Amino acid sequence: RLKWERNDLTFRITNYTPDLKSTDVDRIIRRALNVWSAATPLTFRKLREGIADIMISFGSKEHGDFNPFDGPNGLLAHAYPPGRDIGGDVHFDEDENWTNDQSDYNLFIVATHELGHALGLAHSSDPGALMYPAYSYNEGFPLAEDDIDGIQDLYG
Ligand SMILES: CC(C)C[C@H](C(=O)NO)C(=O)N[C@@H](CC(N)=O)C(=O)NCc1cccc(N)c1
Ligand SMILES: [Zn+2]
Repeated sequence: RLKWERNDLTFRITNYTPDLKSTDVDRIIRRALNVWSAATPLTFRKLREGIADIMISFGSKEHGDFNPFDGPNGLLAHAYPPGRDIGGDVHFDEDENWTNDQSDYNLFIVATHELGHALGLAHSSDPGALMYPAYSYNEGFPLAEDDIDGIQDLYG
């Protein structure tokens, strides 16, 4: 099973979407990381330069990894499972409208989902799970029992 072999991970936001204030993006990413650090022994330290374990970026269409995005809707984002180099990296499709509310698409919900992948979680068949393949907005705490069981299997 692909998982991080150390708990003190680093992340870096290498570019920002114009859809939101960069301070909002920072706050949203920190909140998404906190969801997972609350359920694991993992900690996340922000780097402003250099190579972090989890490199977070926004891009559209072909963005350098040969898994091109597809314009508005459809693919929203993707993330690579734990590992060196591209492992753990999270890419958001800049052709989406990234929001801080219930309108499509809420960056906090997508970021928390993608970070689940970056920590080693696959998709869930539980429609109530955050790791279910299809996006759905919900207020309140993003993790369902299935998500917590999954992350505890890896890092509990
Ligand atoms: C095969 C994967 C690369 C698909 C891709 C994904 O799951 N990324 O994690 C993706 O963007 N899936 C869309 C599927 C869709 N358009 O409904 C999605 O919303 N995934 C992100 C997401 C965000 C938040 C919650 C959930 N459940 C799913
Ligand atoms: Zn996914």
